[in-house]
Amino acid sequence: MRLEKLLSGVALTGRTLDGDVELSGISYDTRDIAPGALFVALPGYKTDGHKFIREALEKGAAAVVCERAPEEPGPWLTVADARAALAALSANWFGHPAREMTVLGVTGTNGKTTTTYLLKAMLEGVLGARVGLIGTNQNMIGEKSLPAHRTTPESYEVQKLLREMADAGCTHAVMEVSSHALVLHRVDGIPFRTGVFTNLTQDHLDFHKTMENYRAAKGLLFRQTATAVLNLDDEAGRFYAECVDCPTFTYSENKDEADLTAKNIRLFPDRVEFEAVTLGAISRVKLPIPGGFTIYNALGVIACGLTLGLPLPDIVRALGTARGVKGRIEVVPTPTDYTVIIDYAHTPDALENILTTVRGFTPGRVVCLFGCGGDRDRSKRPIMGGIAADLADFVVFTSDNPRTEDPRAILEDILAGVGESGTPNVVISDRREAIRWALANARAGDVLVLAGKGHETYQEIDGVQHHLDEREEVAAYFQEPGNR
Ligand SMILES: CC(=O)N[C@H]1[C@@H](OP(=O)(O)OP(=O)(O)OC[C@H]2O[C@@H](n3ccc(=O)[nH]c3=O)[C@H](O)[C@@H]2O)O[C@H](CO)[C@@H](O)[C@@H]1O[C@H](C)C(=O)N[C@@H](C)C(=O)N[C@H](CCC(=O)O)C(=O)O
Ligand SMILES: Nc1ncnc2c1ncn2[C@@H]1O[C@H](COP(=O)(O)OP(=O)(O)OP(=O)(O)O)[C@@H](O)[C@H]1O
Ligand SMILES: N[C@H](CCC[C@H](N)C(=O)O)C(=O)O
Ligand SMILES: [Mg+2]
Repeated sequence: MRLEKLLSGVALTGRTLDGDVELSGISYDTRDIAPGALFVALPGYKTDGHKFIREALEKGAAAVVCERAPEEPGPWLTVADARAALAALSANWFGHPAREMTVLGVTGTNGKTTTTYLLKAMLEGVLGARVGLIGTNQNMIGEKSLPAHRTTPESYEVQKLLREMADAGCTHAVMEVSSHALVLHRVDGIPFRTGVFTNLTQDHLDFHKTMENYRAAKGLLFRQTATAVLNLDDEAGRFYAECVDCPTFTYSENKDEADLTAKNIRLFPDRVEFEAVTLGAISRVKLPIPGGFTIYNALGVIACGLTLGLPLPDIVRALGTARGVKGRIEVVPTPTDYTVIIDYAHTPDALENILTTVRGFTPGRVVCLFGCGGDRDRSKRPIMGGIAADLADFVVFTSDNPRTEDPRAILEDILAGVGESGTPNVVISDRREAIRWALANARAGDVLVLAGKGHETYQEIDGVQHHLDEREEVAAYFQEPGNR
């Protein structure tokens, strides 16, 4: 593509590159750059893309977009914000694929992945539509699955995925929009038909520093949505309802002023049931996923469907056959008299929700096995320690993804929140060993919750990903003679 075409709509603050030039692509990482590409230097948290400009040129970059041009002469194009520029350039490169589809965005601390899967199931069920998906577990082009490395990829990858979806005949795309993505301009320029807000509770304070900043970050989504679907039972949802510029559609379990409410809620070990009540319509919902929080995810999905003009009875019928999501309250098959559940709870609110939900159908003890991720919000660790000790009958404290931190130091942070609860517990840093210990010591009627890693099939230690799939660990344990 010609440079001038690629720069359409990108506000330059300066340029030393005169004239047009043909570009072979765009790259924001010199470890993966082709000759003839436009290199975009991003300011970073670990290093700074500006330090790699020379390397980019050595590898054949034809031009460089940056916030500060090097002093020597070169093919420089300067911009005020390189990440915003990368998003605009990428949308130009891929021909604005979002304009060819109905794009739905989901933000909130918990429930994004679950909500996007349910939205996809709803759109497929009601409209027979081909639906793309971008999120934590995987990216999907209709039925085709592509690996995901983050919840919301960098803008270049987002635009690339959207292009693949549009070309494959997807009429709709649903995507998780993380707070990091909103602050770092990963979804800039995408016209979301509807944005869904699930909830806001503590997480990611390492990045956002305060809850106010975190709330503001998530609120950025509604600057680019035609309609905002908001949870009125959440304080931040009420905050957005007061200040967003676009039309809103609200949901609540019981606030009559909401546009959608849930009546006669019934919770079962394998499903939830309730009546969805909206202006002029009421339908009984049966969703085969358990958990009090599932009511909220269902309400967000139904509300979103209603903003698209889908009939309530059709939405409800589609949700009746929806399946659960890998690693989200997933029951692992075991040949024994206790139950093992894998769940992605890695925030205080999610841990509280999953343990409370499980308590509702556990005849024996609720046993919680969990740890906290390294290089992430440290302040949530003692809170999660306290929640586990308060809500479980037995806790196995272990590691999640230590990343570059010392697992023992993370465990110390967690244990600092346990206080004097007296809840029996054991500390086993090695997660594989901890799982085996928990399986060996579980009793009839217990429910063992393996929390935090959900769908993940690896454990990241010292920057290296080691294979660890909790389903395989459980299966391997029961294959050993005598372990039944
Ligand atoms: C905090 C954060 O989001 N960081 C993202 C950010 O990294 P950074 O700014 O630190 O980048 P950096 O390492 O300093 O490098 C700066 C620039 O130099 C480039 N570079 C670097 C080295 C080199 O040799 N050559 C080179 O060109 C890099 O590609 C980058 O463009 O920009 C990078 C490029 O896009 C991302 O990979 C990186 O995500 C890291 C891996 C990450 O862990 N992000 C997590 C926290 C995240 O985004 N999580 C959210 C929320 C999860 C959820 O709640 O679901 C998510 O959406 O996944
Ligand atoms: N609506 C909800 N409210 C509170 N907790 C929830 C809700 N939905 C799911 N959870 C809990 O949060 C965990 C993560 O759910 P899910 O993966 O859907 O959220 P997410 O927002 O995509 O998370 P991430 O930010 O890590 O991608 C689940 O395993 C469950 O324990
Ligand atoms: N999207 C979340 C995932 C956390 C998963 C958990 N297993 C951990 O490593 O803390 C994050 O980046 O904070
Ligand atoms: Mg997710």
